Amino acid sequence: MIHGQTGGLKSSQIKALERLYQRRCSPQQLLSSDLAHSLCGLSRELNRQLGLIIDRGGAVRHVIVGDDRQILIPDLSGFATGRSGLRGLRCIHTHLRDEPLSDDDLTDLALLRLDLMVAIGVAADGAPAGCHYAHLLPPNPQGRQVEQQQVRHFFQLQLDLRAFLQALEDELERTLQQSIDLSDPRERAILLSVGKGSLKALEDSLSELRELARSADVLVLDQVIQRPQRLNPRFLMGEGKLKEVVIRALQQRATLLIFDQDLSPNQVRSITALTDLKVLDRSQLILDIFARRAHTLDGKVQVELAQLKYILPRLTGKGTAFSRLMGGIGGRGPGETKLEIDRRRIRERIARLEQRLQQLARQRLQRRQKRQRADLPIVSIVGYTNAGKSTLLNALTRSAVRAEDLLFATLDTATRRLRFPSERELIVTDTVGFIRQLPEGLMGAFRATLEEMEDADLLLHVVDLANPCFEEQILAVEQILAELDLARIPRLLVFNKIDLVAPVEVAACCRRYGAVPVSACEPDSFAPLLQQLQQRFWPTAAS
Ligand SMILES: Nc1nc2c(ncn2[C@@H]2O[C@H](COP(=O)(O)OP(=O)(O)OP(=O)(O)O)[C@@H](O)[C@H]2O)c(=O)[nH]1
Ligand SMILES: [Mg+2]
Repeated sequence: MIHGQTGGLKSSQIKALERLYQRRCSPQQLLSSDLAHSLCGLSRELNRQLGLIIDRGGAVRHVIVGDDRQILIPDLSGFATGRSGLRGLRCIHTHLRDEPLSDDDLTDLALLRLDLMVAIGVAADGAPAGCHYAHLLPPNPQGRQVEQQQVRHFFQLQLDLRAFLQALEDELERTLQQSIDLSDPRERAILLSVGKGSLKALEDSLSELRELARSADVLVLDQVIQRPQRLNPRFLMGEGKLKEVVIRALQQRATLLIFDQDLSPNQVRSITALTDLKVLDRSQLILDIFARRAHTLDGKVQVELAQLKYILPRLTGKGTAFSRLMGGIGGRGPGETKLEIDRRRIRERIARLEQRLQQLARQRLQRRQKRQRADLPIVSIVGYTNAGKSTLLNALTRSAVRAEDLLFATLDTATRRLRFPSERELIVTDTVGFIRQLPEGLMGAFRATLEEMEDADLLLHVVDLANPCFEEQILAVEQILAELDLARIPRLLVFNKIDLVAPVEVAACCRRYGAVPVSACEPDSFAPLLQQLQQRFWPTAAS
């Protein structure tokens, strides 16, 4: 098959182009002189650029017809990149005016990780003229991506291609090993934030994204912030800037781009059309973490449901963006019919999961009714993720709920009893943490957690006072509580991690917010909190 604009060509010309597929070069040769002659002759005859994609064995894999200024290289994602990051394919094309490589040529070289990008000039009589070629460079302090060479005449070119590529690959691998450990199985990500907010707001949100990435076991290589005048609806950021980022990401051997902003289905499509890198947005990253952490059946069903609902409108023919989250679903490159089947399968699965959830909800209701009959006051610990909720629950009730320096360490609710003197008891529940820009539908998906909160007589809103953004976090939690219609439940603000904050500051903050200070790591600090709880639930009893 000939790629590109074959309209207007005679069938004899198409046949001549098709015959190019049968030509071979030796692995040492950039291009045999025979083939160079045929290619340039045909190009002059058609007055169009012609291109060949040739593999390391010297076989022609694609023949491309362009116009008089450019060719469009077809999708090469079927050819995997090797250890060095090169694709094992070179692009050789004609330039009718013997012009040097264009910016687009160099961008294609880098975006597609080609072995070489070569332009052969075509003389007026159709003979090969000059030759320009470029190859990629390993990461370097100057930030240069490519190296260009030229010879006055194609036939002067003396290049042992096999030795040249071997040396290039060795060099790429060697420099790479100095900066990253290729045996590390973790995904390597570049974080991107594109927005019109203040730089500080973008940076704060991005550092949270970094924590989210760490919690998802992703290695972060680099981050990019862009504050454009106008947001590009197609790529979110400018197309040129995005290409630049992708090229740098490929040079650093990233496997993943993570956007701090949520991408529309169309944006996911355009961005994944530009690169084979996996593309995730903030919501997907959070969903991914949730998927790793859900342990109970309830949690698993709810996360899968939220994931499928997020993915359904975003499925593209290419599917690469979702392979990480969805495993088999939406695999690479299905045709339109396959895609329809996948969509139908997903819809069916969503229906089945929703039924399952209803069953689970009934079972939960029975459990809750049993507990309510015990008639003990219920206190729910809520708060921003990583605030120390689980640590506090553990310390208060001397239990062992998983607490970790990870975002969303807790997904499943845990319920414990807290005993006070004179046989008084409270039920304390730990809940999933909140976060800014919570993915749409995800909170709703955590109905189990929500129901626990609805039953609560008191919400302990735990705040990480040591976090520089604690005030924004308080606001975010309050906003989510209001959205969930939980603002009606009495709340007690608890400022945690005071061991990390200067005492005068703690005192001032507690006064300003009417909060109770604790350090979940130091049970000695619990007296004021316990006293408040006692007063609230058993006001008449002496403490
Ligand atoms: N220094 C200090 N660290 C604390 C304190 N409380 C909790 N931490 C640490 O903060 C991190 C998060 O604690 P968790 O209890 O897992 O927080 P969480 O609110 O349950 O977090 P998620 O379940 O992920 O939403 C852990 O590394 C704790 O050891 C504290 O009072 N002081
Ligand atoms: Mg927790």
